[in-house]
Amino acid sequence: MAPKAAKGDVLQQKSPAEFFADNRTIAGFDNPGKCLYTTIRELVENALDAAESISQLPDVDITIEEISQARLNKMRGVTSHDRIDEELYQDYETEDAKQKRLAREAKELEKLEKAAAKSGSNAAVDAKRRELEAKRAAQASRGEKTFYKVTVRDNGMGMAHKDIPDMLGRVLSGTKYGVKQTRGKFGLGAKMALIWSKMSTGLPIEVTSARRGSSSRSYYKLDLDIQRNQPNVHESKLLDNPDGWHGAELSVVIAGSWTYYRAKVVKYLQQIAVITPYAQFNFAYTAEDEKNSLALRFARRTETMPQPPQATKHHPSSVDLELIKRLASATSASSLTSFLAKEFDCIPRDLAERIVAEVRCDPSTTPADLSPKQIVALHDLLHQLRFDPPDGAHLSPAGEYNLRLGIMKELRPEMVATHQGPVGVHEGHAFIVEAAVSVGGKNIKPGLNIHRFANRIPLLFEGGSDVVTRTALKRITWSTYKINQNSDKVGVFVSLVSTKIPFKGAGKEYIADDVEEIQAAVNRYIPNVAAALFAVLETVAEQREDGNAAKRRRLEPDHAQVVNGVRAGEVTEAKLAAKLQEHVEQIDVDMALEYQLQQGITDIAKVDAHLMPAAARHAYGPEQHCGVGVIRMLRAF
Ligand SMILES: Nc1ncnc2c1ncn2[C@@H]1O[C@H](COP(=O)(O)OP(=O)(O)OP(=O)(O)O)[C@@H](O)[C@H]1O
Repeated sequence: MAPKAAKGDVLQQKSPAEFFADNRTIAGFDNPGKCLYTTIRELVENALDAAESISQLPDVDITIEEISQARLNKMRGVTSHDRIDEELYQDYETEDAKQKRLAREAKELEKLEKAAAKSGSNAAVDAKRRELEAKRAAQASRGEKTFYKVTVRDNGMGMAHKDIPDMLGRVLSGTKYGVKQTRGKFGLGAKMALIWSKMSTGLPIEVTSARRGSSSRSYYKLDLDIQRNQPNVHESKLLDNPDGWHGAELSVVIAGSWTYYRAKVVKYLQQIAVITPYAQFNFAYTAEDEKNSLALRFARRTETMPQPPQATKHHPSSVDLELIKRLASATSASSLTSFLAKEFDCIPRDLAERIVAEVRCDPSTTPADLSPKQIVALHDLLHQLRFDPPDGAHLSPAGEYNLRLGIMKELRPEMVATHQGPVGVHEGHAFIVEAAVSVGGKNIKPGLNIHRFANRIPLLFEGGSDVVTRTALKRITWSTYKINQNSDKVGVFVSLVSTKIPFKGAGKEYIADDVEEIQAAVNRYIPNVAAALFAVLETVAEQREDGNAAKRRRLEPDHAQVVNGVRAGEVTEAKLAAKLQEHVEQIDVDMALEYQLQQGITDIAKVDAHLMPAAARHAYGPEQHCGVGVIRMLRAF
């Protein structure tokens, strides 16, 4: 007998929009600060995709306007009232509690100042001061939240008038689902920004857009019916387009936290400027209090754009049963042979004929008429056959020139070496890895700074950079390179482009390190980075031989030994590769741990584990690292 449904166990269904509204974290919309950051990211990446798709040098204007609760209420037509009963409010504090808090804060600050005097770095003190200032401001504004109007304007391809509601008001709709290297992939980002604006302010998105050569601009004000996953248009009109502008401008009003995410937003912009030096970014943050406003300009430094990525066909080794079924029912090919030759990569006509003979089908079979059994047989066969790998010609890496230029422009290092690896393949998808190593520069912390990019999106996630710095400072035997880990500034830049990047989650924050593909990618970029680093060292060695006094002085005494090592053949590319591999694997484990901590370990399934001490005496060491995770030992008594 089937078990009885428990009381209240009612079968329910969710729309995709409802699912993502309930699980915002999956898409990088965790807390208000992160939501602000991800909203900017999603809109900027759409702007770049839109400009690059028409080979237009991107001009992206990003403005964030602070909006007080009172102003937001006015916009929403809600009346703001004075408080009647103070004690009801969250920010109510007795005089006694206030004095205690102030004393505690002063003590914390004093402790940090003492530590700063010893280490010579004021970063932690500054961060604490900012935090306290933000708390004070929140207190002064009597718990009132701040909201932000985020507007991103580009000069891209624009959107067709009739498509705008579906593109921006229906979750999982977009134009980037093909086999093509794009920053966007899921058909989700802009809609998540809209869902968050609905959830936090209730205000709709405003869109203005025009396609190239269009005499009119489309204007829409719309929101998203979360339950039905469909657009809800408030207003739509066609405006004149006298100056022939093309592109899109999207505006959302959301809750957020600039104070806590300001550094992340700036870092993101700087990194996106590194990987897209052919784009121009104007960023303006307008605060209610003028002195907190910020304007940044990341100027274009080259007009050389990478070739735009081309859509490619599915590689036969990467297709699954459902995909073959879908392709067979949608193809315009009338026979099985031409279907194989037309719809798949790396299947020329003569090979298609041999495949049809091997699968024992009539070559003239109409693809749509293939029986389920024939599709299974074809699928199994495709996975057994040997095909040429995809050639990667459809990919669009930044290019060594652009990568070098971006790094030079943003970080002004003393030296840069770049390297582009050969085309690799995973699951039938081509990928290319480019790497660069820089030494010295401005705005770069001492030690090893790793920057990763996937499809030209910077991969930043919370605390990652701090972990990298910490790991670089504490765990690497830099003496192998004879690089001074306290004063030398080493940047490692790795950019991976592919038609399929195995992102963990729809927020595109990091590539899972438990996925085989990333292991392959990591192992592939290490030789590239090592080659680039080795090239830097060789240049240094040559400069010394040239007797270039100015440059030589800079290198003495820290680098002398490593340069001599390079010349004597003791520091080799292979040794560098081995060291980097060890380091990167360590960082991957740390990043995964850090990510989980950021996500809140309480959110995931958790069980207590009790370890039996091996002997009566035992030490509680720091973190224990192994290939699958990290265990932090805590004394429970
Ligand atoms: N600035 C823009 N210019 C032109 N088209 C745009 C712009 N922004 C969004 N679009 C269109 O709207 C679609 C949906 O965008 P959305 O951000 O929701 O998803 P996506 O970019 O396709 O994928 P992802 O969720 O991975 O970012 C895009 O595929 C694109 O066709």
